[in-house]
Amino acid sequence: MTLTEEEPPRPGTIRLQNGQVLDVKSDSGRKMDSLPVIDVSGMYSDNFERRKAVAEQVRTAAHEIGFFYAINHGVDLRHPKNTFEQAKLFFELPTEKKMEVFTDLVPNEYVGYHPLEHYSRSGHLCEAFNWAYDAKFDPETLDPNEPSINIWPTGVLNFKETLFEHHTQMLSFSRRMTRIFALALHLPEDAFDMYIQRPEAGMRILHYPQQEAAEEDQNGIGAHTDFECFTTVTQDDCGGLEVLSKDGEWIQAKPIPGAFVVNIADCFMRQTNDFFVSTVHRVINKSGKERYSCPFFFGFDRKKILEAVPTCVSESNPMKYPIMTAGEYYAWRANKAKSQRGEY
Ligand SMILES: O=C(O)CCC(=O)C(=O)O
Ligand SMILES: [Fe+2]
Repeated sequence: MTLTEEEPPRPGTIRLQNGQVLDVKSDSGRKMDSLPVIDVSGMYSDNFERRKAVAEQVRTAAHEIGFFYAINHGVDLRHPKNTFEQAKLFFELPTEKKMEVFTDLVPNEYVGYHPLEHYSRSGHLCEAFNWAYDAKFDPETLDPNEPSINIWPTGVLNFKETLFEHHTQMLSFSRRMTRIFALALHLPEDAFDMYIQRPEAGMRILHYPQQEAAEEDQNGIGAHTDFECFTTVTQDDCGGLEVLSKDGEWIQAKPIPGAFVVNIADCFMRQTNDFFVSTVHRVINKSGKERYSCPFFFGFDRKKILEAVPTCVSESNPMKYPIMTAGEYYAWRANKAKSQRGEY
């Protein structure tokens, strides 16, 4: 990967913000249920063998497709329900009100309101509100006085509180999952603990209006990979999330009631020297309804260096990526995403 400007991508390919160029064979999502479904309840077990059994399934899924459904994840479904209710109220507000928390008010960060079609050449059809980690809502924080970078709309009753109730649950789920990922990489279970005492933990609510344009002309959200280690998405029942398989076919990640969709993101891909796949995905809302979703993006402390995982490098398989801190990587990606270059 390079951090320089590149030529436009060839036809039949997409170029990602992280520098990769990928072949895409077909443009319509295939209806197949080939994303693995993993019962992750064993990650809460006191029995090491049960945790290890979950980790081995996660290892296969993260390596082969980079996407899986997590069922029996332990997060009370009242939280996503309440969050979706708040999302509906927020996105119904007049644009001027939402623009009071326009994301460009906070340079270099991804927080605040992202209006429709704001960051894309090829026509995103979604609007989003993003919020970042706030130590005050982390029961495990080492520094409760750390200032927050978030911006919040005024006069929207219970908005911040409801979103953070959900965020705190996702924080705890993601810390557990990180231990599973460590086991999945055949590392000690606590190998990443020091990287997530102060994690990168952004969350967003997304609203996809009904799409009238043809799918080749418009995407709810264009093909992209996520920045951090892994993302956990709660989606409503509309469908529309699609995953690019290794053979270049779009696979529909149909909603499974109560399940999360977990996907590997770029920092894990880099640190595992491509053993974990950061899979390209997109959303096209063909449901005829308004779609809502809520991804939680989890990654390592900005101050930490993204070094290669020891089980993923060897003399014959040296590290492919330049070493940098997690913060440097996030800032590079956030600025690229916000500079309207039309890549994802
Ligand atoms: O809306 C979804 O299901 C996924 C959204 C997504 O991929 C993202 O925000 O990065
Ligand atoms: Fe994504």
